[in-house]
Amino acid sequence: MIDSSSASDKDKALFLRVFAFIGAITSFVMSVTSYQDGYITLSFLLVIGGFVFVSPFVLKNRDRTIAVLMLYALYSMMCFLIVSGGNNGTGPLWLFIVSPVTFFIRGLKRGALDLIILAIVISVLFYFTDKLGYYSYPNHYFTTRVMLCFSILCILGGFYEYYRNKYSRELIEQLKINQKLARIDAMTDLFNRRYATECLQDARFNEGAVFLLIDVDNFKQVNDTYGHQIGDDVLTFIASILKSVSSEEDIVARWGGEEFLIVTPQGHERRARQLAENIHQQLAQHAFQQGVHNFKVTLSIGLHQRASNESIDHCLSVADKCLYLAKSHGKNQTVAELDSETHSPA
Ligand SMILES: Nc1nc2c(ncn2[C@@H]2O[C@H](COP(=O)(O)OP(=O)(O)OP(=O)(O)O)[C@@H](O)[C@H]2O)c(=O)[nH]1
Repeated sequence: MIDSSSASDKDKALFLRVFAFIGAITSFVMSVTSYQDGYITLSFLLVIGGFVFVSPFVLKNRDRTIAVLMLYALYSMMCFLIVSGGNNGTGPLWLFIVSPVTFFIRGLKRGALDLIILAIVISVLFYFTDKLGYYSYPNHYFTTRVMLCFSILCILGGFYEYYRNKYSRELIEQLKINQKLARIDAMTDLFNRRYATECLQDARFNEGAVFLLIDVDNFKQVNDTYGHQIGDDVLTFIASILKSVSSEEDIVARWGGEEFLIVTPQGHERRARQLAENIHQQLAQHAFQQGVHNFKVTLSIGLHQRASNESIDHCLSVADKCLYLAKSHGKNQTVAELDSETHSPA
């Protein structure tokens, strides 16, 4: 019923209730005035309509069904108002509320179909109501103009709904792109530093989480020798290795220019150490190419396991110290603070 490309279900639920509230009040008030004016059948029908409008406040979690029910109750009331003329022949004027309500509840395509069918039914009713001896409208100008205005309103409503859908879809798409850009590093497709820091607040990364701070060795030399573009390609390739060796639960981020961070959640300590080894191994197996030149790249890793009461900043600073040690011990290795071991790559 509700086109997901238009307003959210929450907005529609609110609209449904506002519409139902107005519908219920109007129906009951009109029922009383119709009764006072001697239109007993109309008054009775309005009471029934009033109860249909009350249903969203009584029945829970049935909004979609109720919305369609209310719409068809509205259509039935419209048909009755056409046939009976309503109060002193003013009934058909209520037709003008039908188009916006239909498009909002049914969306563009279903709404257009519903309105075409309703327009045909109403035209037939206008034509026959006099002949069948029900209400007699003063002249055909009135009924023709009502139908003309109703049709124009439906067409304009359709255009409005079409553009509303179009722009709302574009807006949602843009929002998704912006959300992605705010979280992801465009070059490597890894989490960016800001988003990784946000993710680190999750309880899974408390005591026991392992921080791996990874830095490309002699990267300036890569840039200077092969150019900045090749340097970018190297970073992108390293990012793909980091992603392929880690799991969905890990945070894998570009931490700075040629620096990366992986954090494994608590309970994954052994895997974290293996991860560091795998990264060295995978990179050792790959030769980068530029023209006729082949070259290899290595990494240094500082590894630290978070202890209780240790802040994230402290963990990062310890991992950074380990990374510094790995660099000063000759690069291409992992230094873990916890056991002071130096892990040479395989
Ligand atoms: N191509 C490229 N280079 C980058 C990027 N970000 C940082 N760099 C370069 O990375 C290099 C880092 O150089 P240094 O900090 O001297 O480190 P290093 O040469 O790797 O030396 P060690 O860390 O001691 O192994 C600098 O030349 C930066 O310009 C990037 O996005 N793309």
